[in-house]
Amino acid sequence: MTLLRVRDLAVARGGMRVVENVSFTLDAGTALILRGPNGIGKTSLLRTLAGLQPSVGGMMEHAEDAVAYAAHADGLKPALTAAENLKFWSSIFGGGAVGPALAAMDLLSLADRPAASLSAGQKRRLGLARLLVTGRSIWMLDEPTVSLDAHSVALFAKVVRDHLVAGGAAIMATHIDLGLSEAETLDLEPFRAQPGQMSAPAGFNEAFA
Ligand SMILES: Nc1ncnc2c1ncn2[C@@H]1O[C@H](COP(=O)(O)OP(=O)(O)OP(=O)(O)O)[C@@H](O)[C@H]1O
Repeated sequence: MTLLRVRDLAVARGGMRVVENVSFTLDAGTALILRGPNGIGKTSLLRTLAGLQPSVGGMMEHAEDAVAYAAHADGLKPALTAAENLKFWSSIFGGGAVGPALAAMDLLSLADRPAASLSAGQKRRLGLARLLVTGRSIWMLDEPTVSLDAHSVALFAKVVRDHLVAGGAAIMATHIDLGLSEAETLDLEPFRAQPGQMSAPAGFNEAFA
């Protein structure tokens, strides 16, 4: 079953086209890794796919409320504990279990610690554990392993693999090898937009995206 269909998509940032003519499908049980040099447009493509900014050409289709997006920022509430952060996200997204999410990212011993007191890698693990309480089928991940040590990268790869086995899908920008041999790769270099192409909507304000 196809969860995400993208055809001839054009993406802009700061009023300039960055990539165009991007086409792919993402089926249940599959992962796609976005590659390309710094600045090619991986983040901009993910933001567009996640609905945080409008596309400037082409089309994309997925079921309503199917997407969970994890950006560079962990998006944690610093005064809440790790468990409370997940409870909060679970209540927003519809009730995924908190205990298994903590366990999956090796956070049980940190469950009652305020997020503010966690290390960068621990915060990252908590940010990624949020995915597990969303119940969303398509995970869109921007550099998910930043700050993670090798053990945590392996934990996260298992979380992604379990999500795929359960019928989910993932699209992620990453410069490191997650060891997901089943993942396909999409190199954005061939889709680099011709330089200097302004894009509409010119007035789109990223401050609210
Ligand atoms: N807020 C912004 N305003 C204007 N231009 C931006 C903004 N953010 C990014 N850009 C530009 O848009 C282009 C695409 O950036 P993007 O962050 O999508 O690339 P990337 O492939 O994710 O890069 P990296 O691998 O460095 O994370 C770059 O040329 C970048 O300089």
